Amino acid sequence: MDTEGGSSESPIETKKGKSKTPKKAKESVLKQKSPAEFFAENKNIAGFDNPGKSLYTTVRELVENSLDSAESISELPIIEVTIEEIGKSKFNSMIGLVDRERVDEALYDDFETVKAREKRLAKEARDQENQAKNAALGKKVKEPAPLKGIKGRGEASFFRVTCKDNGKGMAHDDIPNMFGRVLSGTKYGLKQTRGKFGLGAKMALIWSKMSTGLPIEISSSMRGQNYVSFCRLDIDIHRNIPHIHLHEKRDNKERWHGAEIQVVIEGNWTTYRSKILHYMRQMAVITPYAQFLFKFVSDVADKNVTIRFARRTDVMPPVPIETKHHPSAVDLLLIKRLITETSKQTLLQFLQHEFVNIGKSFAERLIGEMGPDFSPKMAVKSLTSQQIVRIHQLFRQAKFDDPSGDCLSPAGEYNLRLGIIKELHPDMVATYSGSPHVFEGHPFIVEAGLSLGGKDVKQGLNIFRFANRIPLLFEQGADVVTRTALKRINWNNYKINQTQDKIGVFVSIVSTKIPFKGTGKEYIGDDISEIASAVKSSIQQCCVQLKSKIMKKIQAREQQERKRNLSKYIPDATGAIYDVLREMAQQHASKKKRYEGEDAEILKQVSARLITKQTLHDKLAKHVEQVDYEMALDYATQSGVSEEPREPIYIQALDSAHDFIDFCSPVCVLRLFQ
Ligand SMILES: Nc1ncnc2c1ncn2[C@@H]1O[C@H](COP(=O)(O)OP(=O)(O)OP(=O)(O)O)[C@@H](O)[C@H]1O
Repeated sequence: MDTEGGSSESPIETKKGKSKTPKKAKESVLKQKSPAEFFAENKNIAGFDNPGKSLYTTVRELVENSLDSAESISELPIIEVTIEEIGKSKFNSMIGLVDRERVDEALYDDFETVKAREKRLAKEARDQENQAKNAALGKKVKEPAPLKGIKGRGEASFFRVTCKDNGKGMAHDDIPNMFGRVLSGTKYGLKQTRGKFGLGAKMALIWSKMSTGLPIEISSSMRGQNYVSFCRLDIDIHRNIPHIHLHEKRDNKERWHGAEIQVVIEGNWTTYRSKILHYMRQMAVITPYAQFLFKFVSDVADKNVTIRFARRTDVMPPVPIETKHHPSAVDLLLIKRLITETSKQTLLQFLQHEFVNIGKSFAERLIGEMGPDFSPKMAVKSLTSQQIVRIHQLFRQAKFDDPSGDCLSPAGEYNLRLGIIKELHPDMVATYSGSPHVFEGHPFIVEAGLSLGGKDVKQGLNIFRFANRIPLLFEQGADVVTRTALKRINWNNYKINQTQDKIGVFVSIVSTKIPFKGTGKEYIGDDISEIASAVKSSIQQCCVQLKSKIMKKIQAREQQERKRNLSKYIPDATGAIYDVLREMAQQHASKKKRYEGEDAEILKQVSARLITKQTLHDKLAKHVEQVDYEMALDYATQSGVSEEPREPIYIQALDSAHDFIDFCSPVCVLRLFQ
């Protein structure tokens, strides 16, 4: 990338390797870098650290764009992701390079001398033998380290990544800039979206340019368009502009709308397979209204993967609404930009219409407070720099109502619960959706889910993090959710054993501005107290719900135990009582001892074998049963059924064309077919 150190700048060397003239300190030369160059050189900050991670990040950037796009037109997303492995020969023929046999073997990084090879194979054989020995002795066997072989760094793997959606598509003329100009996009407004920086798709292209040199291909069509835009382009890194190879309109016979993006990049499926599948699975959890088809295609048939994540609900969260800035969240630059862009004439109109939470009378009070130089009718575009500073100062000091969370679109308790049940099949689950909070003038909502038990869940805390409905898979240790769950929740208080129980913690945060650390959108730091405390209280709310369920379960178990214990003693107890009664009956009959009234009556029945050991056994068993039943009733009326949270259920016909009825509640939807 860097062109520094060209031959013209090298000192002149003599034959002996010494400089003719004393070395002069190299003068520093002023240079500029384009954003594309900057991100190409620092691709790790956008999640393109190495080939494996780059494959993962490419998939995620494309999937997230597809989801944003389908949701923006309220279309239930249908997304197909294909990763096709391209062998070296195929790749070479794609770029028109002739395969060449190695001639000078020792030149290569993966060259091994005969001696080194023998040594390596002997060591691998020894390791395998030890493993087998340990296994035979029943000792714990460590996961065998993959055989290293002699793979050198030259063995790059190439993949064609394709992502197709049924979204909004893009305007024909906008496509080159959307994919070929770093820091361009349609999501810079104040709105909850997965994308934000105008970077992701361009990074995939930059990586493809860096690793394979191949361009990106985009097909796109918008609703009602009779053509499909096709564009093949790459990026001029130094000038940060698209370099178009082909841009044309093609027939759209099927009236398809959406986008299909294709890039060929270097990657590493072996090391990032599980991360990519995890990502897809977690995306399916937080987006159960989407349908995903994921395919990995290889020439080696048993490497192939096809997973369909079926749509589980038609209930889609509402489309997030673009909102205006909150006065407490603007800086001087932003106020100046808003003044330049506003269509409003006066200061009063400007304050009233360009910000949230400033009504007319409040705007008048603010203007009064600004001082004698200000008036409601003054032209906003005539404000001087000092006057703008005054407005900014007042914005920082005045008390404004918090922004409402109406513009946000959280996943919803229903979707979260559905996702958890679908993914983990837990024994118990609780969900909670908090009310909006505010961080630096941006509203945010935290939702949490908590599960106990389930399939494929390890003991201890299993943490699932989502931000603006994106799964976060990296930097777990530094994330606010992990830290809160580990350090700030006293699980014992809720009868949950932090190390023994299989605990699933799900936290989803949505906001108009997620304070990600870095452009890779990998985690949310633990340094924002507003977010940390909202996360803590949401998890605690779930804990409280689970505690009452756990208590009920414990009580039911104890009761069961008590009943079992009592029943266990029935034969002995009845045997002992019966023996005493028989003795007494004999004494009564032989007149050794006289009993009167009711006692005499019972003893008579014992002698006549009308009361037997079995009679006593049956009576006692019935009594234990009765006591258990009464206790259960008592328990149910005191703390049980009547206090269960109740939710109204309503009927919703999705549209008149369907012949089914949905009964919707926040926790379930029942569909009745007629
Ligand atoms: N599948 C798609 N359908 C419709 N528009 C798309 C699609 N993919 C990308 N775009 C458009 O291209 C723009 C640039 O995408 P890009 O991934 O570079 O950035 P972004 O999504 O805006 O932000 P971020 O870098 O945070 O992901 C998007 O803002 C969007 O308008």
